Amino acid sequence: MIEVQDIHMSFGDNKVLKGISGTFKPGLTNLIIGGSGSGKTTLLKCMIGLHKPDSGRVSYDGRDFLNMNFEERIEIRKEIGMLFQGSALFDSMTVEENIMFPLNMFTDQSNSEKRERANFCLERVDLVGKNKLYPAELSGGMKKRVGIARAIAMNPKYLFCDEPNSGLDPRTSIVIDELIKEITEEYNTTTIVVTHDMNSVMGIGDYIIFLYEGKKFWEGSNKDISKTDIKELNDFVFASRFMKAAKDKF
Ligand SMILES: Nc1ncnc2c1ncn2[C@@H]1O[C@H](COP(=O)(O)OP(=O)(O)OP(=O)(O)O)[C@@H](O)[C@H]1O
Repeated sequence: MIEVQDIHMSFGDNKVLKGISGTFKPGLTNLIIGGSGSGKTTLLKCMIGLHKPDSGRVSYDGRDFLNMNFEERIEIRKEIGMLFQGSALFDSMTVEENIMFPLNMFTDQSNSEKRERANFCLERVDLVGKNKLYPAELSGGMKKRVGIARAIAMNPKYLFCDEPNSGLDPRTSIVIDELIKEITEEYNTTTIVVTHDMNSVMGIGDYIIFLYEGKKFWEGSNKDISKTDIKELNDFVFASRFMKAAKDKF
């Protein structure tokens, strides 16, 4: 479980996060949603230590992340899998080398153990036999799957996904979403997904926090979201005329 409490963060005079709190539970796909510039990525970066918030608390299963020393943070980092926007694979490395990268960094496993783990992860994301391909030889959806395989290589307790659907067609997006949800349930990971993809919200949003102008404006599940009357949330989620009409039929 990851808890954030009263997170404040500014860039100069720009107050980006104004007291965000939330509890992200294991086995659930937890979504952070909101319009462009609402502070989603900034919150995610505060949670994984890429930004230092001005105040507030982030805890990983009760462990106070922001007040840890360097070594303690490394231990938490080993428990975190990260799927970056755009996949962020190393172009000069093969698929297998990309997946083995965190194992090389954080473990002293033998080459055959690392290869075995890479094969296991590749199988999990349905890419058996693609070990020796380079990222340039993969489609966007395959790159994301390799990104997921790398993110789960260390068997993480916590999985962060930053806009996992960016650049994918709607069908491939759903496949990636389903994979994230399956892995979350299978390994009981605490999964946090930053997204503004409507299909993700409705498809995998077990717990959702909606950020608006730096505040948590709403929280709930995908089932609750269709019933809400909050204008700001409706304008965001059901932005198109088609979605508005669909909502009325729910
Ligand atoms: N490193 C930075 N330095 C200065 N300002 C920043 C920095 N990172 C983000 N901001 C500002 O913080 C605000 C929120 O940005 P953030 O990237 O968190 O939004 P977002 O909700 O993730 O947006 P998007 O959906 O477009 O990615 C914006 O006004 C942005 O300009």
